[in-house]
Amino acid sequence: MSEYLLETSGLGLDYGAFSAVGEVNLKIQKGTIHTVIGPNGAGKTSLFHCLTGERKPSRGKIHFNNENITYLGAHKRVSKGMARSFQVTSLFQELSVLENLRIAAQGRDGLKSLKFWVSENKNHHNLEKAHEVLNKIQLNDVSDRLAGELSHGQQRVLEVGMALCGSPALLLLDEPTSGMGVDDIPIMTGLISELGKEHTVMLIEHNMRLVMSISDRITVMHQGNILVEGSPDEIKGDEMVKKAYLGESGHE
Ligand SMILES: Nc1ncnc2c1ncn2[C@@H]1O[C@H](COP(=O)(O)OP(=O)(O)OP(=O)(O)O)[C@@H](O)[C@H]1O
Repeated sequence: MSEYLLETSGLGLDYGAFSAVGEVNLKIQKGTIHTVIGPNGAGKTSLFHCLTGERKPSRGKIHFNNENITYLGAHKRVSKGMARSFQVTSLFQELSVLENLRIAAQGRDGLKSLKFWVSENKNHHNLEKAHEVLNKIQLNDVSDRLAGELSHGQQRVLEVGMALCGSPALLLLDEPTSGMGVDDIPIMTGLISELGKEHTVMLIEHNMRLVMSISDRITVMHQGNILVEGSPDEIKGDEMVKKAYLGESGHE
């Protein structure tokens, strides 16, 4: 039995003749916040898409909970305990915050969730889950507001909440702070840090202050491969990392 919740070996993704992800061996230990960073175009999102099942890898393997999931579809991965944050565009803008969470909780039941005649018992259970997550993401004050009326930062927090409704073993977050105002970033930082106490989190993020303050482990990607991996302190002082980021600007 592996001590790792997620493990890739020689994982790669090509777009035609171009190799966006070379041969990546990534190991994510249970109970950690593991962040993947790297300059623009390093292959982070492409790697993420292979992990979530949105893209079929060109080579290599992915094991989750000791099971080979390389060719499993995205929905099946969710039912195995992997969840990714939703995008703002996938929120139900015309429904309240609580309703969005309830529907996400209902989504745990797979295709059955499409039925409108959810039993009273199940409905109660889903509502309970929605309230539990609402507390966690601290949107109680706006639970009755329409999702479309929330600030962008609050919408991003709600997306994370929707992923949490499935009680995932692994939460995958792709740039959760993108588009967020500086005032909202500490809220997201606190939320992910809090979630890290109960979940294993894999994060792709550009905001270095957030990354350095909450990550247990950091993998740095460069040109489709892993350049270096270590604790935040190790990464901060690494010369190769500094070099890879040279010429990069606009990211803290
Ligand atoms: N659908 C695609 N077809 C062809 N090339 C692609 C496609 N998607 C991404 N790429 C290229 O693959 C490389 C890696 O892109 P990717 O988005 O994975 O990098 P990234 O590290 O997530 O970058 P960023 O930090 O800017 O989001 C880039 O050179 C990009 O231009």
